[in-house]
Amino acid sequence: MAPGFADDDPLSRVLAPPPNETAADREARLLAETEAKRISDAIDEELQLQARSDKKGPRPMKMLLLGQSESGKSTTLKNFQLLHSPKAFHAERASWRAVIQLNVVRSIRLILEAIAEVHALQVPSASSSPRSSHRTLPDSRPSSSRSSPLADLPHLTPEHLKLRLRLMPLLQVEEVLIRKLTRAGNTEQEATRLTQLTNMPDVIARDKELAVNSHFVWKTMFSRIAGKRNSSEMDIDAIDWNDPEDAGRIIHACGEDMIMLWGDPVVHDVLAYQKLRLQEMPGFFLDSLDRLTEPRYIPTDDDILRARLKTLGVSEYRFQVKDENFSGIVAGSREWRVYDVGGHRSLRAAWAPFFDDMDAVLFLAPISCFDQVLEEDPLVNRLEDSVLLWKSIVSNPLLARTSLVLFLNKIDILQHKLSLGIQLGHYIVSYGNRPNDYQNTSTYLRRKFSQIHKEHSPVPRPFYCHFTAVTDTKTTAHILGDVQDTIVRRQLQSIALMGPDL
Ligand SMILES: Nc1nc2c(ncn2[C@@H]2O[C@H](COP(=O)(O)OP(=O)(O)OP(=O)(O)O)[C@@H](O)[C@H]2O)c(=O)[nH]1
Ligand SMILES: [Mg+2]
Repeated sequence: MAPGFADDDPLSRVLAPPPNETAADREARLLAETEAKRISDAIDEELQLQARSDKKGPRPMKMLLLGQSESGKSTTLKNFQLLHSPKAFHAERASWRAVIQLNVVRSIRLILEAIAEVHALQVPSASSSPRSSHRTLPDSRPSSSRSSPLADLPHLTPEHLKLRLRLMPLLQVEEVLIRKLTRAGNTEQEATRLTQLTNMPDVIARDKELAVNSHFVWKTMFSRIAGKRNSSEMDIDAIDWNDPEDAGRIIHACGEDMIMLWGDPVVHDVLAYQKLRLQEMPGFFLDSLDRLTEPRYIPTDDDILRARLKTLGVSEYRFQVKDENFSGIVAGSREWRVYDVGGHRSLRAAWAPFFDDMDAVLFLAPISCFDQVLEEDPLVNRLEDSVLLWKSIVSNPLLARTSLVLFLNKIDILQHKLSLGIQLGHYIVSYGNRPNDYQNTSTYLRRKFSQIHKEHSPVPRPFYCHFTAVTDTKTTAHILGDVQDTIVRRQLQSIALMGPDL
């Protein structure tokens, strides 16, 4: 009989290490077991939350996050996770590392494409590449982004072209990361063809911007890829540093060249010539390349908040929110169910089925985007789209009695743009010649949204509005505390008005 396990227990036999296990195998097995426990603990945390909420208690609060694509819905959701489910948030660090790497490589690709375009103008036989919706409009009329005269063409040297060639392997890294993610789900490529939620793929890659549907699938995928090492509560060692396929290796190898590229004034001239302001784009990390290209880079919480991954479909997230968040208004704790949706135009039809069952809608309007057009329709100004969307939400009869909270978001980018001298009045004609400072522009925009709320709400209701930069976790934590407080207060008031039986 083999020593060490009960002779007749088949499970013990299967789970027992092989008798000839080497020291290295043993170490690997123990690491894998610890990592499996870490993942299992994180899942347990989620299940416990669910089990607690399934017990009889106060009715769960339901809140829907709405707004156009890139408005900051998923980032707001991450703030909720950080506040109310930090263990699960931290357990996902390894998965977000891959997304951040993808964001970095995408920014570099855009620079390389811009260089190629300018080079093509210098040497007409060279190839050019497609334009991005993040290029800004020269004035209120949508028009071609390539309006700079040839005389102003930045002077690219052979060194720039060599640098570009040396960075080309990064494009393969992008392909590999996208392939790994898309392999995790169905690989349908056309989001616009998908109308029913149930038919949505988990992941799509479109113009190389990834979008995910099932929150669970892609994160599981990366846990599997990455999660073979020892662990800690913060998941900082959950990455397989010896994985030959790890994108971090090539990113590290190209680190110095990437830093040189981003530090080169001619490259910045190229970007300015092409009207590409990468700093204002989602998933911008080039100012942190020193840190991000380190061989053992681990994302910070702030990095995760700034990571960009487009959402498809609708996902539900559950949080148990403790008493103190409600200023003692209710006893015990209460479950919140927060719904994150995809904001791309083709995905908005999926929102309506969720309208009749919500306690609150948190609408995000990124007010910095007054000089940008929609990715899905380059004829539509992003701020105008947000205003129209807000109008349709406030006037929707299904939401007539739902608390509406408005986040006028991305104020940090708004302030940056104003400091560059970009004039709101050039794009929003009704703003006219008023002072182009933060105080005046933000007050004007708040009034505009408030007016629509007042004029188009089916029944009068309070207007809750906050200026936010939801990538700032500290300030956002305070604001979300206030929002939760307000929503619960309002729900309790309406229960009191309608009587205890309702
Ligand atoms: N600087 C800055 N960036 C922000 C802010 N809010 C969101 N972002 C960034 O903008 C990008 C888009 O935010 P998301 O939360 O993914 O946008 P979304 O509304 O979920 O977009 P979809 O999933 O396409 O509907 C991310 O890279 C965020 O980090 C903000 O207030 N300031
Ligand atoms: Mg999203």
